[in-house]
Amino acid sequence: MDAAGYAMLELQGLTRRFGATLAVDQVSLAVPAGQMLGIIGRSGAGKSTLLRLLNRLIEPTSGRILSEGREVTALRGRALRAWRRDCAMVFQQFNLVQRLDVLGNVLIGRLAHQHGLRRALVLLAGAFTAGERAMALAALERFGLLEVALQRAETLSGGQQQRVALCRALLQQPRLILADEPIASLDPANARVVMEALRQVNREEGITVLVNLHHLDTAREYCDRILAMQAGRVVFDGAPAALDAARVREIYGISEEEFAAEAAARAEAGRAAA
Ligand SMILES: Nc1ncnc2c1ncn2[C@@H]1O[C@H](COP(=O)(O)OP(=O)(O)OP(=O)(O)O)[C@@H](O)[C@H]1O
Repeated sequence: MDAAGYAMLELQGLTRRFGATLAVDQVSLAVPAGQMLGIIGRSGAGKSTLLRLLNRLIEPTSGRILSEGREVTALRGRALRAWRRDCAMVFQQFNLVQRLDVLGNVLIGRLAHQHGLRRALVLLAGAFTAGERAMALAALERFGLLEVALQRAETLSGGQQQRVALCRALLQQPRLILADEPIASLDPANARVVMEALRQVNREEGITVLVNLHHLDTAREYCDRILAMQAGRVVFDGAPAALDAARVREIYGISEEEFAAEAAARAEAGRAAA
């Protein structure tokens, strides 16, 4: 909560229906600024839909989202653009421009701050300022990517590409990072590097992070709090240590090993698709 008692995010009865499917069902919770919140669940639980509702990529069927007391679900026009700039997204498949160099990909994060003629100029002529370039280079250096700054994104490993995507997110100067299965396409070593980078950003900049994860172990290791979803509903919301093997079985009706095996199979499918 901030000094006025407001949460960074407050969800009130947030619901999204797709036809007969309740993808997100009456979700109510508050997220304090600076928290690293892991969201877990089996396939189809509603994790992606929840993140997409938060940055208004999709609209709720009912319910509200507030940020520091302001109703996000009511924002329009310039205020909505500003909110989207506050929420940087990180995706499973990195979403880099493969033929563009790494530096160019990171600078794309600055476009969220350009409007009108200036944005057109930047888009057409790549007319970023020296300050913006310095910012991008500093972000790349921070995550060990300076030496690949001028390489095309397509020449990088998955783990490097996801760190580039994180640098791009940082150039947006967000207050919130919404990461949708950011490590699902990575091998365990790269997954670790990316999770460390996310946590570093969370701890050092105080950026609130909401991260969808398949692996319980990862959520336990890196997150301050875990939300478990099942059929659109939040079925557990608490400290990582409280989500023990018995609780997992109670929630999902499968053992923690079966949950991990399912997660591993999805990770394998994610890598094959990458
Ligand atoms: N655009 C859409 N149109 C129709 N149904 C959708 C749409 N997006 C999501 N759904 C449905 O909503 C439910 C929740 O999907 P969502 O992608 O949010 O789950 P998830 O927990 O992120 O799953 P996964 O881990 O497999 O990505 C699923 O039943 C899905 O089929």
